[in-house]
Amino acid sequence: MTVFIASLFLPHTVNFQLNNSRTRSPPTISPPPSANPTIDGITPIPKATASLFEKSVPGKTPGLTPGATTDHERIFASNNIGKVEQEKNGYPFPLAIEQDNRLLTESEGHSPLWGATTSLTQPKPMPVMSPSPSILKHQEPRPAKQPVAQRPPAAETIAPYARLRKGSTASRKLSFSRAEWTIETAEQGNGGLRNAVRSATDAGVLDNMMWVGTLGMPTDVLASHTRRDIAEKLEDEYGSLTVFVNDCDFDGHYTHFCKTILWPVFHYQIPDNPKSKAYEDHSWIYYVKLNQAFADRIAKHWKRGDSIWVQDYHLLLVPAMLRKLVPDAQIGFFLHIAFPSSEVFKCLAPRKELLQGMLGANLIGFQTDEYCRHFLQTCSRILCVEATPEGVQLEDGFVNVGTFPIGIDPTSWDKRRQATDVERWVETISERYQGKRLIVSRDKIDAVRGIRQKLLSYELFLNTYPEWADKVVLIQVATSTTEQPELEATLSDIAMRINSTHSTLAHQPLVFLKQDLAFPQYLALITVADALMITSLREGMNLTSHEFVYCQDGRCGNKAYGSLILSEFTGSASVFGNHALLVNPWDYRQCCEAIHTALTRDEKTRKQVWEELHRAVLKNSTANWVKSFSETLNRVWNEQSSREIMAVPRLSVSRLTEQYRNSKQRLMIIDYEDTLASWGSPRSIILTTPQRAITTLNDLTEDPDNVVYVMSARMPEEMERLFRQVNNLGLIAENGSFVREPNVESWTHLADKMHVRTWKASVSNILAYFQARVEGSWIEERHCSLVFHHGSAEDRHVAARSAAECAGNINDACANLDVHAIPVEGALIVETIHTNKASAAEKVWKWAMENADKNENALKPDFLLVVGDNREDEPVFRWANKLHSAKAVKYAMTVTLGSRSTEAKATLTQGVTGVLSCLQQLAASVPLGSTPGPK
Ligand SMILES: O=P(O)(O)OC[C@H]1O[C@H](O[C@H]2O[C@H](CO)[C@@H](O)[C@H](O)[C@H]2O)[C@H](O)[C@@H](O)[C@@H]1O
Repeated sequence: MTVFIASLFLPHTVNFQLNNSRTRSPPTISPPPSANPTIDGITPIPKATASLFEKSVPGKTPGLTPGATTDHERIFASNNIGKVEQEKNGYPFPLAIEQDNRLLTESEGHSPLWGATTSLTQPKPMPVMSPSPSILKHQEPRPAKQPVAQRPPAAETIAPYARLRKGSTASRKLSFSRAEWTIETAEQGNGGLRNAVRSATDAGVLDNMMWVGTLGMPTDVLASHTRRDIAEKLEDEYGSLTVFVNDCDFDGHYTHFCKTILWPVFHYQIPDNPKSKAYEDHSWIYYVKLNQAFADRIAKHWKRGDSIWVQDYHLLLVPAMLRKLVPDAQIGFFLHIAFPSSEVFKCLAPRKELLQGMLGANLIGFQTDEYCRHFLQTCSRILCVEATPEGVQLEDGFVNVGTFPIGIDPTSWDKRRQATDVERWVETISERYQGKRLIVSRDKIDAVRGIRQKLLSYELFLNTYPEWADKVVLIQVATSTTEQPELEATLSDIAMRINSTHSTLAHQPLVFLKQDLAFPQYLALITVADALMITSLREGMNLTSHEFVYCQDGRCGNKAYGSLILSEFTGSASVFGNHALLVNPWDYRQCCEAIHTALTRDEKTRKQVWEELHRAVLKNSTANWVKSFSETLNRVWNEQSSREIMAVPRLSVSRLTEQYRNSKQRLMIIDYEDTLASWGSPRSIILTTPQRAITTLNDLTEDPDNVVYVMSARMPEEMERLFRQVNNLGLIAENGSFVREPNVESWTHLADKMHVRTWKASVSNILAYFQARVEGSWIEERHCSLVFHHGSAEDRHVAARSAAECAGNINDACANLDVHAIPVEGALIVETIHTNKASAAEKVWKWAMENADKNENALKPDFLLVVGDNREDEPVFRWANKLHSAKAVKYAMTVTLGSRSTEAKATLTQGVTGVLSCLQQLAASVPLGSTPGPK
């Protein structure tokens, strides 16, 4: 069995040796510097590095301020270029471990811009047109016959990179076809995911896995034989299936749809901002295309028994596309980033398509309970489907939803951080900042990371506590992966202001490195830090905080038990809770006080807090993530498959009749609406039950060996009226809130009256609010439930949307009242979660057992039949099947109508007529007074 792990970027990519290209610089700083580094031999900082120390003018590229390059920058800049070579050649490890370490990486990798890797020689993107709105099908068609003028593209419609590359495509094609190439570790991709998969593979938990992804570089320029050879090598030697899409599709998908629409919206960059691109959906078509390419590639390789794990927001449509291609596949989806509130999500133009895409999976995993709740609520509001805490009920099946917080792999970290290069960096940094308190951070320059908020809070801290100004240093590592000139300029201004106000000749309180660190430097930095400060405005998880906590155990000769200042808007906040110094990054005063607390806490407190944080890191390891995701996926897939329509055979009426005839005491529980009688309009109160149903029921109940119950959502008084012509009939009313035994006048209340009164008072107001806004809707008050009928509303669409929103409100606001709102065709039913048709069936069964125990002439049922047609009957099927498998009853048959996803054991295809014929055949099979054997 293979587990396919589909992620936009493969963990490997290609490096070309072009004869005429500027080949990669040789490993500039292979051995880490000695404990006393000198400036000699250190690679000059790339020009961009120092740009944040310049006085900048928004909209203009800032120029380099003379003298702005600092000692701090030099130290950290020194190992950046040639990072890959160093990681390959610089470790004093034997080969096997070396390979291990090459794949272990910072969990929050800072991928370079697509097609812009600096350490590898790869094709650069060719000039292509950025997607134009006219590609959308819903755009107005051009008037017929009008000739389409071939106009050159307007400058602003050309993708930004179009201006970067000149030169002939053919000659570039030729160079890349002739060039030698090697497979290298990719810079792009999700480091946390890679570490998780690698640790699971090492531990033998993921024996046979295969990555599916793109190379993370432009590929149009590659000859088809080169692509084929690369794909073959990756498949045979690296367990990776390569997905090739053309550069224009990739750019439209990633740079446009993912980065300018999905990423901001999922991180609450509210799309009503006039600069937002959330409404520009013309890159959607590329998103669809790339997702389809993934689905096609996987489907081609999938075999029965294989499992598919689709990763992250780049591939939201893949689950549903796969479901179409391979209906029986086991498909899991995991979202690494945050899932926003439904109010934000609903601004996305293709909101339905995105949700439906995800719902093709058997299991959808999120980092936190909050994202899970948001997703369920969004589905209920936008798709008008029933969402329960376990998942989403669709017409044709159930999709489970759950929380699986990802973490880090402590074992690999232990190995890696004990390497000599890390030790040397620990010494170097400790020595450089001796006597100072170090606060560190590493973020992408992206509005959602909250670097601006962090710098402003730090500035407030220095202003509020000037006594700390020459004792503390904030090292902010910030990498730029997309062009954000305005943000960069703002950060530059703040950084400049802080340092010009608070620096002395001997001390500079802020080090802003606009470049990434080599891995050993990063490890050393989080080892020696006194605090880590994360101020993301939203973030799926944030594994840097986990890595920091893990490295603060004092085992590498550093000061231990540093404090974690953590934005409450990260997934990690739910993992660490109050053991971290949780902050609202928008509350600068609170952040400022958190910095003060972090720096002034005594060692005992720091240690106590760290122990809790450390426990949380170990509990949320990558091993647990893989294990719980894979076990849950297996379980839910089995559960869901067992309910599959395909697996449900047609009812054999003759075999059922035989069992009926051979049994001595029978219990039959039959649904009313759409099972015994066709369902009328919601407004019409059906006053009479069709004569054929009455006759059939009477035929059955006439036999003293039969106990027959009819179940319905209707109220007791309605049920009495509907079945007054049937003798000896048991009744289950209001979906199990009331039961009346055959030949008994009074009803047994299964719902708690007090509880009903309380929740009705709260829910009525919400229902009234929505009912007042939906012309033609009405509210029915039943004894134990409330029903919002909107099927005959004037505007059916508005009504359905309002009902979904109403359901969301009730399910949120009244969750602690133990009620739920269930959308059904044309109505929304609100009822308690304590009773349902199955709890009523259980009561009926108990009575039968007690009766048999008390009365020596009575027998326990040896034949149980349940017939129903919809979701509300499923719990009764489940209950009856369980009794049968526990051997509590000799024979049990559960029957549903039509083809639907069900737990019933058999289906009847001819609707109400089929049910009545079957029941008539049963009754007729045993002439009255002819029951076999003695009682
Ligand atoms: O920038 P992208 O290529 O679009 O990828 C998105 C980000 O993916 C990774 O972060 C996400 O997953 C992490 C692990 O589950 C989680 O901790 C983080 O909060 C998520 O945003 C990657 O680490 C980032 O660099 C990417 O930007």
